[in-house]
Amino acid sequence: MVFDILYRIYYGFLNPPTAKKHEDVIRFGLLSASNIAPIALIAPAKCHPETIVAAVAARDKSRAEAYAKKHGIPIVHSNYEDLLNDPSIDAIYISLPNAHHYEWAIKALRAKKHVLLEKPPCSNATEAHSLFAYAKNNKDTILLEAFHTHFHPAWQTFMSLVHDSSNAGKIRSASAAQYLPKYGFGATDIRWRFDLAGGCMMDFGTYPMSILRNVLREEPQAENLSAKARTVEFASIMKREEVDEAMEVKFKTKSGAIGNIFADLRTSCQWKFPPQVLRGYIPSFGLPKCEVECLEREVESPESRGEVAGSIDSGRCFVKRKVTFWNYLMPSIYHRIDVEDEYVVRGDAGILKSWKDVQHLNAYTWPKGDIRGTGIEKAWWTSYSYQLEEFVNRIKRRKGSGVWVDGEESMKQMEAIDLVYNKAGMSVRPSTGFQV
Ligand SMILES: NC(=O)C1=CN([C@@H]2O[C@H](COP(=O)(O)OP(=O)(O)OC[C@H]3O[C@@H](n4cnc5c(N)ncnc54)[C@H](OP(=O)(O)O)[C@@H]3O)[C@@H](O)[C@H]2O)C=CC1
Ligand SMILES: O=C1OC[C@@H](O)[C@H](O)[C@H]1O
Repeated sequence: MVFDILYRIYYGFLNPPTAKKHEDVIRFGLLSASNIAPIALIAPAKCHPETIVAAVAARDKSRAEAYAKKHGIPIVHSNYEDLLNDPSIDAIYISLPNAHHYEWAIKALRAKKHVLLEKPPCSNATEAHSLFAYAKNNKDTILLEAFHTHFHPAWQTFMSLVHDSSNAGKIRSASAAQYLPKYGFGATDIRWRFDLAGGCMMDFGTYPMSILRNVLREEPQAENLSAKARTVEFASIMKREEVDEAMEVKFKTKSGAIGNIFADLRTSCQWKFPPQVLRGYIPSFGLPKCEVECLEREVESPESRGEVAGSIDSGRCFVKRKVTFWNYLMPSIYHRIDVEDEYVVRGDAGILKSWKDVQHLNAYTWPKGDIRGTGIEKAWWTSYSYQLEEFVNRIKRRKGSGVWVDGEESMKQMEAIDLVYNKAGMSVRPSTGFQV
């Protein structure tokens, strides 16, 4: 297992092989020399036959030059506008601070470029509605909020286990939690800047929120949602009372399902043994985990189907499913999907028999022969690679796997984030004032 993990990290993130490029390759330009671009686009584009990262622009040209040299990017522009005006570029990857997403996505679309836009798409829902309405009217260009996790086969497998299986009853509850260790992001990081639309819920918290909204297939309602933030402790941060480093959200959907979200960008040790005074200083980590519990549903007994030895002459069989997805965030490194089916056979006299089936599954690629696969994907492909593949498919007007994050989804997601800030007693991130 350790070897497999290292193998997938090496090829997926560190040193993917360079693919032989097609003639009609899509030429990407990077809007900013960000930290995330190497794993979210540069590596996936390198091993994809239909993409290259052809240009980069940064606020400071010398920084862009150094970045271009490091990552083998041939063209360097002096500023963001010049990149958008470069006719040799087809698509723009925007990994700016959140507060700049709206303005530069509109400008890139206006320049007739396809746009791969980092999450969250905007500072707030008002901007998101405006952006996706604008994009809808620009039929020749593709805009995608880069919610990479949804594109990985593991996520799709997980979703089918909770929705499409005959053993999956209506969802009773779902939770998603993720933790990054304290000290990962310094005091000057964009995540702690209210003016740049930072905060945990805008950043790390977007994942569990998106995951639960998609799992529950219902939107959280204001009247049934509570949110509690832990604000940043750096004394130097402006508007620190508005900047969350962790967020806990609890809600109930209209149909009665329970949702629990927890995201922590600065996790410290919770173990019992270090003295309490020290715990706050010790960084800690937890594997992202999504757990879904379904209500019991009646099924044909596996015994009557001949799948389990023994015979049940009378009685009705019920099953209660629980599915746990470990590491939905970076599934290509490692993930595991645990499926627990608790069966019970009830007769007139009560329980006749009960047992539990447990499976541990994974899905690093599409199953063999599955029409969602193209045959070029590899077990080390990251969620970013699967995302890029679908972005390319849309640009080329191909059907692809069918996985997509549409504008409606991105707007609903932004509405949910705004709602959380409202309920946590914090301000929704302000609009920049940029006019379409
Ligand atoms: N999909 C994913 O897995 C991840 C997504 N993200 C998202 O990507 C975006 C960027 O995150 P990350 O790469 O960590 O951030 P970085 O700070 O590394 O990059 C942000 C870039 O924005 C540019 N920039 C423009 N204006 C400003 C400003 N006023 N202050 C600071 N930087 C500015 C800088 O560009 P320049 O080079 O021009 O100086 C900088 O390189 C965020 O929206 C974040 O949510 C982040 C991490 C993971
Ligand atoms: O994947 C991620 O991990 C770290 C976060 O801060 C980042 O924005 C997110 O996308």
